[in-house]
Amino acid sequence: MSTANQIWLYDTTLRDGAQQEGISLSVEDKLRIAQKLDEMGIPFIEGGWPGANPKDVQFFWQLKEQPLTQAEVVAFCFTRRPNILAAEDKMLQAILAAGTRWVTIVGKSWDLHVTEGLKTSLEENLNMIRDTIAYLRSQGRRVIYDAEHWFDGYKHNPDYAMQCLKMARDAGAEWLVFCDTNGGTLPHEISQVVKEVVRSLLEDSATIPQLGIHPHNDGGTAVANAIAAVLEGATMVQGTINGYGERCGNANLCTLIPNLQLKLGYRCLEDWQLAQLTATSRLVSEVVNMAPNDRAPFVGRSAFAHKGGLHVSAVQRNPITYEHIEPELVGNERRILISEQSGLSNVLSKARSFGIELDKQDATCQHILERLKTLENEGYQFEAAEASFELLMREALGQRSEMFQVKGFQVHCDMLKWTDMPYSNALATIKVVVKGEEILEAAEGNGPVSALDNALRKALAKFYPEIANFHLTDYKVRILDGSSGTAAKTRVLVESSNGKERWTTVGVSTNILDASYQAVIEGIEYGLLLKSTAKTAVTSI
Ligand SMILES: CC(=O)SCCNC(=O)CCNC(=O)[C@H](O)C(C)(C)COP(=O)(O)OP(=O)(O)OC[C@H]1O[C@@H](n2cnc3c(N)ncnc32)[C@H](O)[C@@H]1OP(=O)(O)O
Ligand SMILES: CC(=O)C(=O)O
Repeated sequence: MSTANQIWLYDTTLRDGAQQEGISLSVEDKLRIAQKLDEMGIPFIEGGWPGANPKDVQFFWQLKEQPLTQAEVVAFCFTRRPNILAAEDKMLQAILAAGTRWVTIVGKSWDLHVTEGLKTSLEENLNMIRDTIAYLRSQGRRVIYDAEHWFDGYKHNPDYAMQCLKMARDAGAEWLVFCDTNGGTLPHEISQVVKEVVRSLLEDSATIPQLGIHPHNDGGTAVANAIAAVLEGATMVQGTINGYGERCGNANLCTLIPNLQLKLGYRCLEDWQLAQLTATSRLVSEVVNMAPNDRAPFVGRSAFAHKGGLHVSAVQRNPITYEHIEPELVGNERRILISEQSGLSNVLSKARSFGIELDKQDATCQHILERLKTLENEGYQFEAAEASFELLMREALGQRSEMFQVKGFQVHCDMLKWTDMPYSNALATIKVVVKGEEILEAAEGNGPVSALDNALRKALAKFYPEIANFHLTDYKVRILDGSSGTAAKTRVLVESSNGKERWTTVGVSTNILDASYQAVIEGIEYGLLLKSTAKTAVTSI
C-alpha cells in the first residue's frame, strides 16, 4: 500500500465495542471478529484488556496458537496505579504476558479526573504516564498513547493537558491519540484543538509524533469529528464496526472508512478490501447478536434501496442520479422496492428480477401497478413480501397456474392449564383439490397457524414431495388500525424456506387467522413455483 495520504485504521470493536450495553463476546466470538478484520486488512486490532477479565487473557493466548495474517493485535491497559513502581503493577505484567508487539496505554489528561477520579496529585499522574510508557518501552513494546478526555481536559486546563501529552511523547509513545471520551465535542472544536496542539508540539520539536483520534458518538458527530481531526493531520482513526461502543458508541468505521477513502482521497484499505465492508458489518452484527441497522450509511440494506417511482426511473437511466457512490465499492447492492410509492419503472425492474420481460406500453403493466396500489391501500405491504408480488404479477400475466385449490378449513384451539404453564394445542382440518383429486386432511400444531400449515403440507405431500423441505422461518403480525379494536385489520408476513432459499408472503384481513392463512398458502405456492421453474428465490440463504 502506498503511504501517501495513508490512514492507519485501528479497530476497537473487541474492547470499546464490547463495552456497549447488550454485547457480551465469548473468546470464540472475539477470534471470529478478529479474523474477519484481519482479512479485511485492518492494520491495528485492539484485542481487549488482558488482566481485566479471564476471557481477554485467554483471547491473547489463543492468538498465539492461531496468529493473524497481517494485523497487529494490540493489548490495552491504563497507566500504573499511583505511588507504585510500574514493574510492580499487576496490570502491566498482564499486558506484557499477552505478548503483543504493540500496546495501547490510556492516561488522564483532564486535571479534574486526576484529582477526583484517581485521587492523586497532578504531578503523580505525569509520573504515572512517564513510568508506564518508559517501562513498556524497556520491555521491547511499541506504545500507542490514548489521551483520555483529551478535548475536555484541554478546554479546562490546556497547559496541564499539554504537559501530559508531551510526557507521553518524551517517554517513547509512537502515537498520540486524542480521545473524545465523553463524546460531546463538535467538529469545529476538534479542528481548532488539534490545530493548536500541532502548533504547540512543533514549538519544541521539528517533527511531531504520529497523531490519532478516538471519538465517541454522544453528540452524534463521532464520524465528523474523526474526519475533522484527519483534516488537521491525524493519521490514525480509532473506531468500531457498526459504531458499537460505550453509551452511544464509537466512530463507526463502516461510515468513516468509505468517507475517508472515496470522498476525501485518503488510503485506508485496498479496493478489494473495501469491498468487504458490508459483509464485515453484517458478520459482526451477527456475532454480537444485534440486528443490523438497515439504514446504516454505505453498508445498510436500505443504503442503496430505491422506493419512489421517480428515483427508480432515474436511477435506471443513470445510477448517479440518486446514489452518492457505486454500492459495489463497499460490497453493497442496489435494490428496487415495490410499494404504493412505485411507478411503472419499479414494476418493470422487479419483473426483470423475476425473469419476466415486460413492456412499459403494455396495458398489463399499468394494471399490475394499479392492483399493487389498491392492495397497499388495503394494508398489504409488498416491499417486504416480494414473493407475493411475484405471484400477483404472474396472475396478471396469466402465468399463475393453479397448483392446488383450498376448498375450506377449520381450526380448533384448546388452551389448557394443567400446571402453572398454560399449554395450547390446535387441530386443523383442511379440504384441498389437487390435480382433480379432493383431499381431506387433519394435523395438529402448537398454535392455529402451525396446525393449518401442517395440515396443508400433509395434504399436498403426495403430489409435491419437495414440500417436506419447506419450513415457516418467521411470522410477523402488525395491527394496522389499532383504534378499531377487534375489528382492526391485521397484516401478517410469513417467511418460508426450503433450506436453500427464503421468501416472504403477505396476508391482510380483519381476522388474524385468515390473514395468516393467506400468507401461509402463498408461501407454499411460491415454494412450489420455485421448484417447478427452477428459478432463484428472493433471498438465498
Ligand atoms: C475511557 C475508557 O473506556 S478506558 C476503558 C474502560 N474499560 C473498562 O473499564 C472495562 C474493563 N475494566 C475492568 O475490568 C475494571 O474496571 C479494572 C479491572 C480495569 C479495574 O477494576 P478495579 O480495580 O476493581 O477498579 P474500578 O473498576 O473500580 O476502577 C477504578 C480504579 O481505576 C483507577 N484508574 C482509573 N483510571 C486510571 C488510570 N488511567 N491509570 C491508573 N489507574 C486508573 C482508579 O483510580 C480506581 O482505583 P482505586 O479503586 O484504587 O481508587
Ligand atoms: C480510550 C477510550 O476508550 C476513551 O477515552 O474513550
